[in-house]
Amino acid sequence: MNSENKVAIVTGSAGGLGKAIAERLANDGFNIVVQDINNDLLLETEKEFKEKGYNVVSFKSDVSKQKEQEELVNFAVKEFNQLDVFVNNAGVDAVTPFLEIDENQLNKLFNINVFGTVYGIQAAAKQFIKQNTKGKIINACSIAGHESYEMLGTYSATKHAVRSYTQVAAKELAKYKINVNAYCPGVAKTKMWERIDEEMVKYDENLNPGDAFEEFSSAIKLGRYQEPKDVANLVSFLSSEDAEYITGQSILTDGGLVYR
Ligand SMILES: NC(=O)C1=CN([C@@H]2O[C@H](COP(=O)(O)OP(=O)(O)OC[C@H]3O[C@@H](n4cnc5c(N)ncnc54)[C@H](O)[C@@H]3O)[C@@H](O)[C@H]2O)C=CC1
Ligand SMILES: CC(=O)C(C)=O
Repeated sequence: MNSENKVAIVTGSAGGLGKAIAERLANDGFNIVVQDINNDLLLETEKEFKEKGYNVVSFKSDVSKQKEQEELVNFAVKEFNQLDVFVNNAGVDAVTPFLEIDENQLNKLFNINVFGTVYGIQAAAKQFIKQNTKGKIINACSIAGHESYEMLGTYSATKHAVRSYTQVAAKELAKYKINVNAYCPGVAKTKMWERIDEEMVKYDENLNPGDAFEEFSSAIKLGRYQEPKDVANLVSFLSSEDAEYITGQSILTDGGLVYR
């Protein structure tokens, strides 16, 4: 394995936090595989990254399919010969009162946020074991993985599950020198928060567009909402040798919102 040419996969990286993470890891010197289910946006991002001089390839797939997570890892290895970091970033939200949670919502959120993460951990870990190298797996958790939010019941439950799988995978994979951690962002203005705000406003006649986002953000002690680069900074650290002695942790990066 070539330690000069480390390789990272970032799922859900056509936009939002995933894109910022992929860009940061590219600047850290990684060869990058950007992955997403949204092919148009994915190709745009790949083009933009290539123009910036990053060593990047793209792979369109659905993280909720076990076979496609395996194919993603195989693709990365075919392109770049090895894998060093796998970031399970892709995720989806849903906003409803508890009494309106239905089968579709449960299936969609658990399939993508939880099953997708499990399949990603498995595919990456099997490759690290085959390579006989150390490896880093980094999962997208959330403040909602530490605290359960009204109207975000299913989403919060999926992120609690991600935290649990992060712990158990870290315990079981430690013998292979595989670190498994998670990042827990707070309130970042991506497409996800645009959707959450839009939905919350629909359910509360006292809210105007932007109010739900402002209400969540106003509790942030450092006095500003999160930028994608804040999240990318943490993932960069967790991907580095400096994080070698950290495993099983779901680390909050939220400007001072949830204290654990
Ligand atoms: N934005 C925020 O404030 C926070 C976000 N997070 C988590 O961070 C991660 C990224 O969030 P954002 O960038 O804000 O979301 P986003 O909605 O802006 O971007 C998510 C990306 O994942 C892709 N995606 C969705 N389903 C997929 C699937 N089945 N397979 C592959 N790709 C798929 C989307 O096409 C999109 O490009 C998510 O896991 C989210 O739950 C956690 C805490 C706060
Ligand atoms: C989007 C998210 O993760 C929240 C509201 O915690």
